[in-house]
Amino acid sequence: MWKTFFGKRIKGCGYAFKGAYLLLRYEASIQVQSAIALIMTFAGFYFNLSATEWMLQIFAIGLVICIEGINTAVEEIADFVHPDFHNKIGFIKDVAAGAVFFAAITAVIIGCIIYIPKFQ
Ligand SMILES: Nc1ncnc2c1ncn2[C@@H]1O[C@H](COP(=O)(O)OP(=O)(O)OP(=O)(O)O)[C@@H](O)[C@H]1O
Repeated sequence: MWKTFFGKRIKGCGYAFKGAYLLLRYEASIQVQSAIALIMTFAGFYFNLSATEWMLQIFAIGLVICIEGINTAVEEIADFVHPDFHNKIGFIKDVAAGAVFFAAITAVIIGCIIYIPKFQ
């Protein structure tokens, strides 16, 4: 029973790694967010962020990439179940994009709180 339990969890991790790879390899929006994450990580080292600042920055980066990934999944489902134009599909995609917007705004605000004082 334990063997099956852990076997299934390990398999699940494999699928998750595959999903992360697919997002990074094929999704332009994830590639852009990852590039921004890399730049912000270099900036973090340059400005010698505190542990709290690093935690907030890593959290913001994770939040945006996570919601962006879910948005991609929603778009894929929408296109799969209804490839043609439909107001409801438009609404679903807009709402998913709105979630990314909230995450991005949160990340920008966190970035401003961390970095603006460093330029004063
Ligand atoms: N099938 C559809 N029916 C109605 N509206 C749609 C449909 N597909 C897309 N839209 C509208 O167009 C917007 C953008 O759609 P979508 O995110 O699929 O395009 P895109 O930005 O070109 O996507 P991609 O991330 O693949 O480049 C949606 O938020 C929605 O308003």
